[in-house]
Amino acid sequence: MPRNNRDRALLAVTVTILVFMVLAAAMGGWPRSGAAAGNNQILQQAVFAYYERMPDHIYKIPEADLKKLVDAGDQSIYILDIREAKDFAAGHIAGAHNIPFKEVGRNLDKLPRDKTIIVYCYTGQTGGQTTAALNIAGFKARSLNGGMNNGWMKAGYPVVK
Ligand SMILES: O=S(=O)([O-])[S-]
Repeated sequence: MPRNNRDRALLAVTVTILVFMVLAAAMGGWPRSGAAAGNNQILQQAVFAYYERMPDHIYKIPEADLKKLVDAGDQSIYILDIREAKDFAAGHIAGAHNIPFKEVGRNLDKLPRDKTIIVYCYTGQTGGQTTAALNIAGFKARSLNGGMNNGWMKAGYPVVK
């Protein structure tokens, strides 16, 4: 369950985007013939499945839990930093890979399907959006609580360059 206003805002943004996608498809906002109609149906099913299978952690990971995984060198996770490249270069979580937010869609082939992708941005907003999209696309993804600024850095955890 959302723990605070930031969590609620993140969840609201995610829900709004997904509801818009479903409504647009249902109202004919997208092409309805042939393969496109089939794709719409597949997308709707994926969105419904996303909500039906919503886990208690709502695809978020607390910063302390990620710290433990990083410290343990856990190989079951893939840390995805979606901030701008210059900010990644200035300091990122050890082992993270950088694909800026707007470039994630065209780089899905670089993401692993056999690991849990831990996404982080600056404050958690775009990280939450990316996490929802990845889960709907069939990846296993979770969003770092509070992102880099309000989560990881606020907790005083280290970054590497
Ligand atoms: O990346 S952000 O959502 O925190 S602005």
